Amino acid sequence: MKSWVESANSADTQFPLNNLPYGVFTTGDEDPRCGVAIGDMILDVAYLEEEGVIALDEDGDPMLDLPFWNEVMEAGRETWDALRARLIDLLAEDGDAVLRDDAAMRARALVPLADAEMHMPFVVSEYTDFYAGKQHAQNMGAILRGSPDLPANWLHIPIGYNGRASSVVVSGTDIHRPLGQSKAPDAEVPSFGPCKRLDIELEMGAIVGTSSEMGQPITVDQADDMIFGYVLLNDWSARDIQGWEYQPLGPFQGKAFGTTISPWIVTSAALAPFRTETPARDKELLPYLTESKPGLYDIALEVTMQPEGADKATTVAQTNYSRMYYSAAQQLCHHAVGGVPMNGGDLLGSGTISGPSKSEYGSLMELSWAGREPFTLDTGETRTFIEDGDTLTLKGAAKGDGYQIGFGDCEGKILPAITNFPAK
Ligand SMILES: O=C(O)/C=C/C(=O)CC(=O)CC(=O)O
Ligand SMILES: [Ca+2]
Ligand SMILES: [Mg+2]
Repeated sequence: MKSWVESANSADTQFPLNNLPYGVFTTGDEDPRCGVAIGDMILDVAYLEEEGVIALDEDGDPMLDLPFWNEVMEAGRETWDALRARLIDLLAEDGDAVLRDDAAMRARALVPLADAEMHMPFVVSEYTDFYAGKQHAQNMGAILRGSPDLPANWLHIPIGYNGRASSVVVSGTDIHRPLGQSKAPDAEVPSFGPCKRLDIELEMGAIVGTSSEMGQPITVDQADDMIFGYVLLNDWSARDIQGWEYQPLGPFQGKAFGTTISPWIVTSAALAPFRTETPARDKELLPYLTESKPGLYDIALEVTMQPEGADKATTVAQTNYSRMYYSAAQQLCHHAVGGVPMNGGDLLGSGTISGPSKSEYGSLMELSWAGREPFTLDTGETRTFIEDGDTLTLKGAAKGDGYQIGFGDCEGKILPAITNFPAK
C-alpha cells in the first residue's frame, strides 16, 4: 500500500502504511500523547482527534489525548478496526484528502521520529512470563540439569510465572545491575552483592486488549481475538540470583528488576498476513488448547551487543518468533481458563526464543553455555555475560514482499549496581 508520506514507501522503513504501530511520544516538554509511526514521521493522532479528523467515541469523548493506549485497547476490536481503517484512509495516496491537502494541518500533525522521545505505550496492568521455546527449554535443561529432557509437563502446559508489571520499561531506559543473594556451587554460604551473571532473554510480548471475567473460561480463538498487538520484549535475567532462589517456587528477584519493551505496539491486524502454524505436536494437546488458525507469526528477530565506547554493535543472535511451541493465544487461554480475569494492559512474555543452531540462541546463558564458551564481538572483546556499559538491543521485523513491519529497537544499557545504601 502506498502513502503520500514518501518515506513510508521505502523498502527499508520499519513503518510502511501496512504497519501503523501505536506509541506514546513527546517532542518537547508537553504532555506525552498517542502517536502512530508512518515512515520517518509520527502522526499526532491526539491532535487529529482534537480537530475532529479522527472520531472514535460516539459521544465525542477523546481517547487519544492520553499518555497510553489502554483506553483504545479496552474499547474493543470494533474500535481497533475503525481506527486502523481511518488511519489508512487518511494516509493512503488515494484516500481522504483532508490531511494530505491541508499544508497547515500536515505541518502540525506530522512530527519527525528523530525529534521525538518515546514513552511507555501502555499501562502494564500485570505481567506474566512464559517458558514456551522448546529449544531454549532443552538448552536450559542441558546447561543446568545435565539433560535436554523437557520437564514432564512441558509438552502439555504453557508453563509460566507471574512477573512484575512495575519494572517494565520502554526501550532506551537504563537498567542498573541488580543486587541480590547468590551462592556459588562450591561455597558454603550465600553472599550478597551485584549480579555476576547478567543476561537477556529475547522474547515477544503479547498485549491483551479486552478483558475476560473472573472464573469464565475462554477458548484459544476468543483469546486470540482479545490480543491487541505485540512488542519486542527483553526479560533481563540475573542468572546467579535466579539459580539460588528459584527452587521450588520458580523465578522471583532474578527476573523482577527490569523488563524492556519496544516503543511501538504492532497490532494483530498489521501482523495478520504473517500468521504461521505452531509446530507439529510431540504430544497431542488437550482439546482446550487446540487452535483453529495459525497462532504464531513469522517475525525475524535479532540481538545486538555494543560495549561502552565501541563504535558499532555486534549481532550475537538471529532467530524467528515462529520457533515457539505455544502461541500467545494458547498462553492467554490457559491463563484465563484457570479462573484468572485477564485485563486490558496484561502483558504476556512469550518465553525465550531460540532456534536449533547456536547462532539462533536468544540468551547469553545459551550463547556462552553458562559462561564456559566465551564469544567474540566485532571489537575483538570477548563476553560470557553482560558487563557494565554494554548496550543490548533486540530488533524484529515481519518481512513482506518489498516491505517490512517493524517494532522499533528494544534497547537497554546496563549501568553499575547501586551500592551506596547503609546496610552492609
Ligand atoms: O530452566 C530453567 O531453570 C530456567 C529457565 C529460564 O530462565 C527461562 C525463563 O525464564 C522463561 C523463558 O523466558 O523462557
Ligand atoms: Ca523469560
Ligand atoms: Mg524481567
